[in-house]
Amino acid sequence: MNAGETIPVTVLGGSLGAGKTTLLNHLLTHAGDRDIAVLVNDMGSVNVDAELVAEESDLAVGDGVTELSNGCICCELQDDLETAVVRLARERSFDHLVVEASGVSEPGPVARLFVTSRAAARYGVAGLATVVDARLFADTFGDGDPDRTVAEEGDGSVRPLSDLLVEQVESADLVVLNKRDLVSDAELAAVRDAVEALRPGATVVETTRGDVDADLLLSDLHDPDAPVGWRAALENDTGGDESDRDGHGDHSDHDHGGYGDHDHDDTTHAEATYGVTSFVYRRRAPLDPDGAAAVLGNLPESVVRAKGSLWVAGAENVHFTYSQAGPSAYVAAAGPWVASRPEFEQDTYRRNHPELDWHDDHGDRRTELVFIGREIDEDALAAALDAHLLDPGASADAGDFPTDPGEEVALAEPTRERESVPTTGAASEGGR
Ligand SMILES: Nc1nc2c(ncn2[C@@H]2O[C@H](COP(=O)(O)OP(=O)(O)OP(=O)(O)O)[C@@H](O)[C@H]2O)c(=O)[nH]1
Repeated sequence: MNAGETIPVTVLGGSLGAGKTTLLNHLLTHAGDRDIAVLVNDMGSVNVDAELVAEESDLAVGDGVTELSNGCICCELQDDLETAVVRLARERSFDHLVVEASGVSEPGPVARLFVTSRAAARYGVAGLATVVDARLFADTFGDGDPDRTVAEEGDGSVRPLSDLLVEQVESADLVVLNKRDLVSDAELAAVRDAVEALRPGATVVETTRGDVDADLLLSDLHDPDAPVGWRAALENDTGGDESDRDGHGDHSDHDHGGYGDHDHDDTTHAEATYGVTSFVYRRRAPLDPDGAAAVLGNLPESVVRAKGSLWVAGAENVHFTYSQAGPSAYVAAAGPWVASRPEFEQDTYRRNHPELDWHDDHGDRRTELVFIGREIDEDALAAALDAHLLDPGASADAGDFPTDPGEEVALAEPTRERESVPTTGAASEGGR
């Protein structure tokens, strides 16, 4: 794989909310002796993923976890990515770099950076792993309308998000079919067939909550010349015509094999290409638990993905995290707020985390939610949440909210047929 002293890199891609951060956290807790550096890219201005990774691992943002926020590393943040990874290799020694791309990134261009830029001297690509939300994939390519994917259709200049889903699979060396628990055996088999048709020869594993085998994920899986199913079919059909399948530019440059030829120009980004935007709702007051559950369990369809922290009345010592992806929405108790810990612990924590946004009265208690989607009515959503704000210390019954650290409660869940208990870690090696 890597000639000389290069550090192996695994690029982790996948759609918004597919389970990339969950998988990364699983990996970091099952990494054994490996020293893994991670770089987390989030398209919102608040890097929720980097915080969650840092919180769940021994790594700290700025130390083991590097964050690149407010954009996508496959286009507008490419230079930042290059600078960050070159600096990382200079400042620290580690065994492996895992790059978690934002949910709207195309993994090919991210991997190509490690081959063509200054980073190539220090790194070698070990693999492109794409996390697929099996539920979303089944809905999109099953009986659903692929263009609809997760939000309304684009307006001509905007590509359907399903294109991105396909591209993420097409460039993968390893496809992780996640959310196994949310699909039936028949749905899973259909998803697997579709994935194998899109990317023959890729390794495919099925997981629940990203419980992938660390050895497999970090192994040398990369094959830049692996066939892309649709392209092979097209070539067989037309004698090698590489015409554009969708009129949106060629993603199939043979010279670069699996890296794909990125058709974004400097001004293109998630918004221009897919119509995806994000906004942050931030308040220093607790939410009424029932009201918060009602709004956050029933977000408008324009929201593709939402995540962040919740300050909830009636449970003011608990730092809740919230996560919505498509039809699923969960609240989890992450543990106590720093502000509700003993003073000496607060001091130590704050010294080690100078980036923590601290309020004189409320400490780190806050509601900070990132909403990602298409044409979200931001004012209406903010007003819906504002209507449930209470004064700090107001009494409320947060009985339905989880309290034990790590405990999670569903505010919304997809209806599904359950034929079997989840199978995890079942791997099938493709023909390479
Ligand atoms: N039911 C179910 N939920 C899952 C599974 N894996 C992850 N989730 C949930 O899906 C949501 C999204 O997971 P994340 O790991 O944050 O997804 P992500 O891909 O990092 O999200 P973005 O970075 O925003 O694109 C969270 O609420 C997770 O708890 C799974 O296997 N089954």
